[in-house]
Amino acid sequence: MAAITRLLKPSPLSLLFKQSLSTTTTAAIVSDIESHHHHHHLTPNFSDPKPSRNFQWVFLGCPGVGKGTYASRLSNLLGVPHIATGDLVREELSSSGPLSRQLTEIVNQGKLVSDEIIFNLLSKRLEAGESKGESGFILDGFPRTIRQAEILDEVAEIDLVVNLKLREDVLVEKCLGRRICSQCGKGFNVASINAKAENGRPGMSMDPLLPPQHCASKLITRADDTEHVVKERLRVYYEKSQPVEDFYKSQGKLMEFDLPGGIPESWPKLLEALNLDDSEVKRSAVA
Ligand SMILES: Nc1ncnc2c1ncn2[C@@H]1O[C@H](COP(=O)(O)OP(=O)(O)O)[C@@H](O)[C@H]1O
Repeated sequence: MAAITRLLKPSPLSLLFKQSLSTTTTAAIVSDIESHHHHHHLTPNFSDPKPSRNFQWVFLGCPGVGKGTYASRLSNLLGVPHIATGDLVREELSSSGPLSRQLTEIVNQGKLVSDEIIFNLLSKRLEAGESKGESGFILDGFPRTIRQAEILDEVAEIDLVVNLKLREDVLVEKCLGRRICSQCGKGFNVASINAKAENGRPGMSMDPLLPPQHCASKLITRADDTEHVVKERLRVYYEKSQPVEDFYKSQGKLMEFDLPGGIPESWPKLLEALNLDDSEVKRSAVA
């Protein structure tokens, strides 16, 4: 199965990304390649005996909504890589590369990094994955501007876009409670959320997502998870990224998902909304 997928694979995405930034003709070529090789399915179809490629999904949502958490769980379940451009940016700024200082300043102000830098980081990541035989993806934190969405559209067919939603007061609290293990990179949350029902909105509570003991002493807080910067990131999201939701809505690919609470309530509901369940996915992996 993996071998077939590889044989059918058009030019590596990483290359196409690079080309698409400098040419305008790529779109036609790629859509031609894709119409020959790609099935189109909005929701996964596990009874398809010969899916030609792996899932290509996008996760949208405000900072703090939980994109990383749910995208990473789904990536484990579906066996496709979870690629978060925020992680790529943080790796770059913690390195001693030439970009590092410039990036730190932008990120710590809650602004967006330039599309060129993001495409560079993303094609490097895809290239590394391709050389390890990875295929498909769940993108998290990308595309974040209409231009990014348009370029992604030229190089890959996106099957499904999941838009996660949560009330804004909860988003800010969640960002402030966010912690990362400096060793393994996993995300946790120390906030205990108990938002009251008001103005017709239901109340909402979320338990903290605490780290295992071996991570507990290595937790760090992102420099951009302060109240001031989170509010700026939300403002930037509404201005630059919300239009991306409409972009995909008009393509009929957007699935809106209102998170009903924390992981224990939300995860099963999300799987249900996606027509997935654990046992089905496992069966298809064996087949
Ligand atoms: N696709 C992107 N385009 C531009 N900047 C990005 C992109 N992805 C990440 N960044 C930069 O990295 C920072 C952190 O991203 P991320 O971890 O996705 O944050 P969030 O928690 O706000 O979703 C962003 O504030 C932005 O500066």
